[in-house]
Amino acid sequence: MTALTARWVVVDIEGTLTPTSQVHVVLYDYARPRLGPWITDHASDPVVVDAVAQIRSLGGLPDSAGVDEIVAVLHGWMDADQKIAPLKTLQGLIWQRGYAEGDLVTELFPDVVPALRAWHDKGLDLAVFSSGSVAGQVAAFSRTSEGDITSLFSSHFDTVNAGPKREAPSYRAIASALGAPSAEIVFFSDVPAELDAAVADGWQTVGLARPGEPFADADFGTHLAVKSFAEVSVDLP
Ligand SMILES: CSCCC(=O)C(=O)COP(=O)(O)O
Ligand SMILES: [Mg+2]
Repeated sequence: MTALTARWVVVDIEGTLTPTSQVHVVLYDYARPRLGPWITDHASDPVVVDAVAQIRSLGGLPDSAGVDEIVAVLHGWMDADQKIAPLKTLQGLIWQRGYAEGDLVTELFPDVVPALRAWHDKGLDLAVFSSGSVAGQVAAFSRTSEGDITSLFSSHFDTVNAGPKREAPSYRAIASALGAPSAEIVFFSDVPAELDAAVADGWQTVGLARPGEPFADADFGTHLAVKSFAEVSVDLP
């Protein structure tokens, strides 16, 4: 057991709290056939209008491009696991409805909720930083294998309100939003490049090398690397 001291815990989702397959198979497969109908049915929603404009621009599509061409770009991004903001926005809206209607349940690794509850009960502040949109994050935590865990988190960050996960300024923005000295935040992620960006802003870091996950055998360099949350304790200073 490694003992850390911090006031804030920030967690990634995919590969850290949930199996990667939960996102790449369950959630992506749910979103894929619903993207086109969602764009058509919400054509006057300003959020969708803005997302579609961004997709046309980033996907190199002409203004005349129809829903089928837009969906083809989105499917290409999903196939390549490119976590591009307007895709994450539309996915988040679709997942939000899927969770509300009872179609989706988030599977969490078994060590996750006991650790999050212990840290929360000790008075630490918990936050999420994921490529998944804030709307999608909140929906995903509202129906999990361990019930509704939304009350554990006081803040949510994504690539829209914080910035890209592999860039240090995003971690600066989160620290500012939390009102936290960087050294008092510990970030848990399975992706070494995300941990590198957090360290560049002075955060503490823990790498999740979960067996069977894509980053199980990754080189975590100087970051503390563990196989589960059960290997780490976090206490207030
Ligand atoms: C409903 S939240 C789904 C998470 C997601 O869409 C995603 O891409 C996960 O990325 P992360 O940055 O958490 O690895
Ligand atoms: Mg991850």
